[in-house]
Amino acid sequence: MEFRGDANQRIARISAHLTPQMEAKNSVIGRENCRAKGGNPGFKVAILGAAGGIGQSLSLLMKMNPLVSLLHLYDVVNAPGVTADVSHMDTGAVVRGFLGAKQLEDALTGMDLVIIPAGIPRKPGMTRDDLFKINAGIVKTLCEGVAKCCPNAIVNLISNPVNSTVPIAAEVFKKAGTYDPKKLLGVTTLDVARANTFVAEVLGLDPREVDVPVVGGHAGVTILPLLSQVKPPSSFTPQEIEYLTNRIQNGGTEVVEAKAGAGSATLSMAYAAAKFADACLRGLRGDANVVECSFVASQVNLENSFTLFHCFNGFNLKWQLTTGDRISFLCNKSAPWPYRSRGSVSAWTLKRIRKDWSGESKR
Ligand SMILES: NC(=O)C1=CN([C@@H]2O[C@H](COP(=O)(O)OP(=O)(O)OC[C@H]3O[C@@H](n4cnc5c(N)ncnc54)[C@H](O)[C@@H]3O)[C@@H](O)[C@H]2O)C=CC1
Ligand SMILES: O=C([O-])CC(=O)C(=O)O
Repeated sequence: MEFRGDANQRIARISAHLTPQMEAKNSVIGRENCRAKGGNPGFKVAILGAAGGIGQSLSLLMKMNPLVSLLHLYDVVNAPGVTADVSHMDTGAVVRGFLGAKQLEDALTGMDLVIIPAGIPRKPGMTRDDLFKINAGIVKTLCEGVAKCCPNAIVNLISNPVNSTVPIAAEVFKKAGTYDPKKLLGVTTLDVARANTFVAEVLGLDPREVDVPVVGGHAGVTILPLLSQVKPPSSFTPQEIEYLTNRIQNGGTEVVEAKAGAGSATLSMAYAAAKFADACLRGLRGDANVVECSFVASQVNLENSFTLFHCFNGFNLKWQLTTGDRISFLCNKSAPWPYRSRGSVSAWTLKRIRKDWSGESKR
């Protein structure tokens, strides 16, 4: 009889991921307990929007990440199906599914990292800003859940328009009293992946040997590839700079048009999001020299502007701009002058920006 009880318990545990409701009662598995559940010690990661084009591939890739012990997959549709599917992969992470708003809190409780690809994608002819109305509301609700259930989690925000959804998330966290600008990261890694790929093509190199910092935001001219800082050190003709800058800035539109109404980048985005999430987990683990570009709040007093240029290094922000880099944005017209300029960065502008970022100047 005892044996049958054990067996029943084991069967219930193994099949728990198929019925998210069951899991909701006991959704948080401590890192130390994960091994007993069949997984490795590691980090707890939630994907919100896990059943979408990005979400599904990202779920697959995060299930393969050895730093993940527990993977929570949340969506308003089809979360059980994706969860059942991904859970059959013989990798260490334990997978649990959560369906619909009632299970959002269970999906989020105890998470170390929350990745958000929830929201509608573009169709040809649309700008990312056209997604604002719907996606802003989705991001707001999800971030309210994060503030309540895992206020210390790192948030990787993918939903477009990133230049606006990140400030919205910041406001939600400020209101809840949980805002930490170092933990709210707009995912711009796809711009970096594209930059590495296109620059490698021009240089005739393997993309894996190329490193192009891309700072700024994630839309059109706010995407700012720093071609002066390419590794290995490289020089480009003015025509190459023009071609590369345009191709990198319009990479998203290139995919939207090629997909002809069937959505935007999903596979390359899932790859980029998984790469960025892995960097975050390595940063959380305490690894040194983890450097990725992302869209984050400025650490300087720029009034209303949500200013960019930052990379993170073990969650310490640092800038990477040098004289001669093209600068061509900004998102907020009320930003002080150097941050609104177009063209090349002059030595004067650079000095001013450095001063701001080092905190020597208030403005
Ligand atoms: N940051 C970046 O570089 C990129 C961002 N994106 C953006 O990522 C977003 C998702 O794109 P796709 O996966 O292609 O779209 P999709 O439509 O295939 O998937 C979106 C998923 O979000 C889910 N969802 C909707 N409302 C939700 C809610 N309240 N809570 C949880 N889940 C919800 C949907 O059910 C769906 O499964 C879009 O906004 C797109 O513009 C896309 C590519 C690159
Ligand atoms: O362009 C889009 O709508 C999706 C996106 O952000 C990208 O592919 O960079």
